[in-house]
Amino acid sequence: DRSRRLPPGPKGWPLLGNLPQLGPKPHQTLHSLSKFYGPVLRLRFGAVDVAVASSAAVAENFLRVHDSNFSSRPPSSGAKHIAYNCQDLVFAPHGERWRTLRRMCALHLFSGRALERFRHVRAGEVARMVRGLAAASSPEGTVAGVDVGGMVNACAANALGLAVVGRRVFDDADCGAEEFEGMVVELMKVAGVFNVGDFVPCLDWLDLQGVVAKMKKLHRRFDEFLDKLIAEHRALTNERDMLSMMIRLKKEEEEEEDRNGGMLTDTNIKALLLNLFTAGTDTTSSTVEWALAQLIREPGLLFKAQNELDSVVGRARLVSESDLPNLPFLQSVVKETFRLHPPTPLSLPRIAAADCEVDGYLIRRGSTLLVNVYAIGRDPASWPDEPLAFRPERFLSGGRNEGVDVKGNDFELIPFGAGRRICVGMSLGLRMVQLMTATLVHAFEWRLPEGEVPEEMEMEEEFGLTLRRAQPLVACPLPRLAPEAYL
Ligand code: HEM
Repeated sequence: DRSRRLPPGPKGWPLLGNLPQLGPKPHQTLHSLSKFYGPVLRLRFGAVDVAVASSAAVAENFLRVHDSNFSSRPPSSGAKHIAYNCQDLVFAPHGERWRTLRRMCALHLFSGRALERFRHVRAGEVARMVRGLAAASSPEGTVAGVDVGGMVNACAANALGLAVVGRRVFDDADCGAEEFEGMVVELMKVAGVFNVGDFVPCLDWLDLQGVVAKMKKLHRRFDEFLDKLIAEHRALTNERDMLSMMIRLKKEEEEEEDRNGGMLTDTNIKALLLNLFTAGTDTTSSTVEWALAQLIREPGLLFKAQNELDSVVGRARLVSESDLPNLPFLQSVVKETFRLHPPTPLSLPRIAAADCEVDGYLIRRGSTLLVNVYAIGRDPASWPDEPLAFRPERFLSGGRNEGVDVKGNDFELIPFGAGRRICVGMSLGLRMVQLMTATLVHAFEWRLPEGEVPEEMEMEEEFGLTLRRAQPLVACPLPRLAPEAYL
C-alpha cells in the first residue's frame, strides 16, 4: 500500500539514529541527502521520526495543504529551559494562549498602524548608525575597517528595544545589558544545536553536549534583565511602549470578572519579550550583513544599487522607508540574499499532530518537520538561472523568477516560513532589512581592508538557529552623500 510507505532516508546508528551524521552544518548535510533521496526525506533522531522537506512543492504540501496538522512545535530543551517552558509565543502549542499572544503582537507591534507609530524610531536609529560609521571612516578609506555586522545588530536591537521596552538595549550604560548582544548570539548558537537529550530521553540527564547547562545559565541572565525591565515599567504612568501596553492589558484582564481564558501572566510577558529580542535582532542583522558582503563582492551590483538610490533619493538626504517601494533593484538584492542566505536555514520545527500523507508517503504522528529553506533556495527546479550565483535580476521584469516574493505564498522562497505559524514579525523584519541595506549602500562607498580583494572574500557560514557569517564582514565605509545628510 503506497500510502503507508515511509519516505526514504539514510540508515542511522543504533540509539542515536542519524544525529551523528548531521555534522557541523546540518542544513548542508540535509541538502546533500535530499539530492540523493529526494525532496521528502526521513531521518531518525534518537527515538524521533523526522521529515525533511527540500523542494517548493513539498514545502507547500506540508505548510499549506497540511498546515493545520503541523501547527505546533516539537518539545525541546530550548523551549523548556530558555522559553519559560513554552510560556512564550514561538513555542506555545497551537491553542488559545498562542492565539492571544500572537494577536497582541500582530496588532500592537506589527500592524501597519503600529509600524507607523515607531517609524521615526527606526529612522533615528538608522541615522545614528550612519553617524557611527561616518565617524569611523577615514578620508583615504584605508583604516582597518569596521565590524559592519556589529553596528547593524546594535541598530536593529536598539530600534526594537525602543519600540518594545522604551529604551536602547545596546551601548546604553544604565541598561545593565552591556553583554546583551553576546547573550543573543549565544542563545542562537545553543538553540540551533540538535541536543541529543531531546531525542534520546535516556541520555537527557547526561547533557552530553553541555547545551542544557549553557541554556540554564543564559536563561538566568535574560530573566534578571527582563525582571528589571518589568519592575521599572510598573512605576511608569504613561504608556510609551509595548511592554507598558502588556502590563496594562494584564491589569485589565485581572480586573475583569470573566477572564475569557485570556490569562496573561508575568511569565508570558517575559517570555514574549525574550522572543521578540531573540527572534528579531540576529535574523535581521545577519541578512543585512550578508547582503552588503554580496554587493561588495560584486562591485557591479553595488554600483547598480547605488545608481538606483541616487536617482530615487538623490544625494542630499538619507533613504527613508517611504522610498523603499520605489527601489525594485534594492528589493531584489534583499530577496536574493534571503534566497542564498536564509537567516533560519531549517526554519523552525513543527510537529505532526496526526498521521498524514505527503507526496504519497506516510508521515507519522509525532514526527518533527524540518523545512530546509536553504536547500529550497538552491533547487535548480525552482531557480533555473545559475541557482548558486547571486543574481538579483532574476526577480525583475523579464527574469525567470519575476514577481516571486518572500511573504509565504511563493514556496520557493520562504525565509519567514509559511502558514499559520509564519513569522509574526515579518513586516518589521523585512522593512528593517530593506531600510538598513538601502542606507548602507546609499550612504557609503565600501572598500575592503588593505590587502583584501572582493573576489576572494570569505563567504563561509556558521550554523546556529541563525546562519551567520563565519567571518564577520569587516569593511571601510567612505561617505558618498552631501555632508548635511550625515548630520
Ligand atoms: C529577517 C528577519 C526574520 C526572519 C528571516 C524570521 C524568520 C522566522 C521563521 C522562519 C519563523 C518560523 C515560521 C514557521 O514556523 O513557519 C519565525 C517565527 C517567528 N518570528 Fe521571525 N523572522 C524574522 C524577524 C522577526 C522579527 C523582527 C520578530 C519580532 C520582533 C520575529 C518574531 C518571530 C516570532 C515571535 C515567531 C514565532 C511565531 C509563531 O510561532 O507563531 N521574527 N520567524
